[in-house]
Amino acid sequence: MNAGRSASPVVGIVGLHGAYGRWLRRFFEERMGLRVVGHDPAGDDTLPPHELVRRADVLIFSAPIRRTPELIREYVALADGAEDGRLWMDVTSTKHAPVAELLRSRAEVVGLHPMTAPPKTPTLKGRVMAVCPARVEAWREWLDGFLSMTEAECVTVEPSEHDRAMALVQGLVHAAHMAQADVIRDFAPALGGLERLRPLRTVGYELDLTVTERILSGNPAIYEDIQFENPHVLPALDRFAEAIDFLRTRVRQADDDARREMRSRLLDANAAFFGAPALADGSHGFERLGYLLADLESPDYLSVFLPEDHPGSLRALLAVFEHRGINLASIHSSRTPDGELHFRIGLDRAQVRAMPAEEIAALIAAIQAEGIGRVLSGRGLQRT
Ligand SMILES: NC(=O)c1ccc[n+]([C@@H]2O[C@H](COP(=O)([O-])OP(=O)(O)OC[C@H]3O[C@@H](n4cnc5c(N)ncnc54)[C@H](O)[C@@H]3O)[C@@H](O)[C@H]2O)c1
Ligand SMILES: O=C(O)C(=O)C[C@]1(C(=O)O)C=C[C@@H](O)C=C1
Repeated sequence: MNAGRSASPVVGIVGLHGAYGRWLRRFFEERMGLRVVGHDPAGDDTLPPHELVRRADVLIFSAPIRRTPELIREYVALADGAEDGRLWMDVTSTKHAPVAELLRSRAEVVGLHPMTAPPKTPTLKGRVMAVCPARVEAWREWLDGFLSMTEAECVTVEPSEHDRAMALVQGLVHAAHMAQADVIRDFAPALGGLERLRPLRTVGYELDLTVTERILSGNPAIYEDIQFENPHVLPALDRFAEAIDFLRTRVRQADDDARREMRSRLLDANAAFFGAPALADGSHGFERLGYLLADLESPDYLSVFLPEDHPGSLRALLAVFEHRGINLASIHSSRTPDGELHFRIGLDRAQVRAMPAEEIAALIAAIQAEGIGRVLSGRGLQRT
């Protein structure tokens, strides 16, 4: 079979019932209209591996990072050449080891790394995906179509270069936040816990805490394997520990020399490395995120889902506020925790406080009654 010419290949997923396996299944079935089969020891509705290898024109490995290289090796042995003409891919967070194993097969090979947890949205729009097209010929056109349908920002990269970059992008970032969590866990209780620290937050603390909480709420196996399975992470950790140690010894030394050395190495030299344009951009970005966090923190808002996704629907929504003489403090397009797109309309606090409950109820009713939108939530405003 020359499956490379098939416009509607059967897609096989190794790890069908995992977080990414489920997301991929939905994507291939619903967005691409393809038949999906798979294997996963966590489910009893899946094909045995030998049957999966026989049926799948496109086979994707979406299994635990630590297990994936040996798993691919098992599948290569199992397929025993039957994979010739097929496309084998993986979505592992490391790329060198899985792609090297995939290349032992006779299949065409593409390594992928969607740089996000499986999103609640049906595509990877707004997210980066690393792509390692290690051996692609007949499947090129299908691959291009698939990648474009993911709507991801695809970045082509060599597997080793990817892993070296991920030691900084993931290994170092995760390590720094896990270590921060460890220190906070030790020191915060004496200060009354996280709840007592929160009112004293800076934008930097809030941003860091958001990253830390995301990591700690994720799949622990992923964060463990990213540290242990990427050989480029350990040198980055050594260097990180050395930088912290440098700072610690200077702070302990506490004289003018120590201050000079700290400033020279950790601030001046690093600022020169990043360069003035990057620092100006980053600093502005920090301020914008600060304003965004402040808007999101404000209790006087309405979140409105606009079912009519067409030009003018936002204007119709805003007209409801305008007709009632209600000032808007902010407006953001955002997503609910379930991933539903909505507009979050921030309102002037003093005006809201002065509004009788009936007026607020009438405002919400007007938005819903005219079929403009569905009010999802509104802290502060929903006193009715
Ligand atoms: N979750 C993320 O944030 C994320 C982001 C990008 C890439 N990835 C990559 O996606 C892959 C899967 O991650 P996940 O988050 O879905 O993990 P997961 O633990 O939710 O899913 C892994 C699945 O693999 C199954 N599995 C285990 N051994 C298997 C075997 N021998 N054969 C078939 N299936 C087997 C497990 O039962 C499980 O259902 C990983 O390689 C990970 O690096 C994950
Ligand atoms: O939680 C998210 O959305 C993530 O970005 C998860 C994250 C990460 O934190 O680096 C974790 C593992 C994947 O390889 C990609 C991204």
